[in-house]
Amino acid sequence: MPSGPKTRPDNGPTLRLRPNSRNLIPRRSRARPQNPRPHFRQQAQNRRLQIPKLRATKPGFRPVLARHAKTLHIGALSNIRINQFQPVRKTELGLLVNSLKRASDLGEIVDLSARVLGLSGDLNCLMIFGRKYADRDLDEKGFKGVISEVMEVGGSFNLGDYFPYMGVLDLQGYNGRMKKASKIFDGFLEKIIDEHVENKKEKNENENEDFVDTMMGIMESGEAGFEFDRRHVKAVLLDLLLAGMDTSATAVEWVLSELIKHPQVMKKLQNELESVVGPDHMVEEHHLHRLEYLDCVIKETMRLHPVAPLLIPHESMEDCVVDGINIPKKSRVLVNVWAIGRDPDAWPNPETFSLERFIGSDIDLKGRDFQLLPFGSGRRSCPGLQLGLTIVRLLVAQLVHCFDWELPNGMLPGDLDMSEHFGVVTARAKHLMAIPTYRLRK
Ligand code: HEM
Repeated sequence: MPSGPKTRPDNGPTLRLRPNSRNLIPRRSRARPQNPRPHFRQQAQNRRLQIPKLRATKPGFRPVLARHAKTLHIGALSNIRINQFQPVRKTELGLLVNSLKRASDLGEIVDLSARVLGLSGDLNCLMIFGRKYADRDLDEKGFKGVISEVMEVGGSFNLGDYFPYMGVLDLQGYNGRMKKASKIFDGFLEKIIDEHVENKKEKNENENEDFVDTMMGIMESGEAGFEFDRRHVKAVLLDLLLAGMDTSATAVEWVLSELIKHPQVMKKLQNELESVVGPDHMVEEHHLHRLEYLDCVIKETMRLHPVAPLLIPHESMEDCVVDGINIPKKSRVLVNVWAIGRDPDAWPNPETFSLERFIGSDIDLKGRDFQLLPFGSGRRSCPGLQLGLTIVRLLVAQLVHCFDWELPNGMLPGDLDMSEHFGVVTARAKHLMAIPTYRLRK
């Protein structure tokens, strides 16, 4: 059994816990609340990364930004902006394929988890900051090291969240670790904004605007319609950096693991790619909408391995009733997407990896069906869905089309360890190691 967010079947679909005076409602139910449209918002945790001066100078500020953040995120992640970065994705993925081709020639074992995380980190930096950053640019722990630290601390059970008087003592040291990471990111973002201000004069009109340029533009024009200065620019950039980095890479890692574990599914997907793309060509983004079998592979993987198994904690903004249980205003609500994906009432044979359940079905990934919620649902769902899915589809399609994959040391597909490392983002416990063999004719 995975290590994380399970609720036992005998617990019923909705639980209400009352650690200290705070309500905590973990839900594995697909039931909709009974009031017409109760509102939930994402809840700021004690251990959230903060832009230091933002919190210190104006305690009420983060909620104000939170109200507007969605608009800013959607602006930064619009379809036009996503398409604008298509050449960047093509170049970066081309570099990865070339380096895997060399590994294939030498018969080397490749750390696929690390390669995919590296690529997704580079894509994220190029879109947000306009250039790649080396690990050492952030801290001696490295970019991925600090982000992993943030994800780990953010996903841990912190006594201070439930017993506020313990929060002050910070017995587990989580708040201290988060403050340290916040400071590192703040320094890094300050440097990047300075560089953008400096380079702005020389920037060619035809060059792609990165997300820093967009946010700085909003700040300078005053078009935000609410207080939006350098601190707010940093807060939005930090949201995008953290939310986009691990999520796409973790999804790709799980899809590739399931494909390697199920060679007959891998073969069918390669057949689909050969008929849509052809055996001589690399995958291009315009092929993606014709890859229906790939979409089923991604849905089935996200059902079993949701990247954020408890979403982000939500808070009920008014009293409501779910499954006959009263949920008072201001309760922390954890939606257990992991358990919903394995609920036998929602999915026949839920533990079996079976794409057939999605063939001819209209269940999508947008959160319309409370059965499948890998990106959340409603107004606080993931604004990066389109970008995230484009990256996941493209990476998986390219890696499966260009290479056959074998497990090292004669390991059989059925023996691949699928244990999870629980956190806000739940990745594989052990990196996925595999040997590539180049399979295109050119
Ligand atoms: C396969 C990739 C991805 C998955 C599975 C994913 C999943 C999620 C989930 C589950 C949430 C929380 C929703 C909730 O609590 O209801 C979320 C929030 C968010 N995601 Fe994603 N995400 C992905 C990629 C991205 C990317 C690439 C970006 C942007 C670069 C992004 C930006 C965000 C932001 C900014 C939020 C917070 C939204 C808010 O505060 O309202 N995500 N994502």
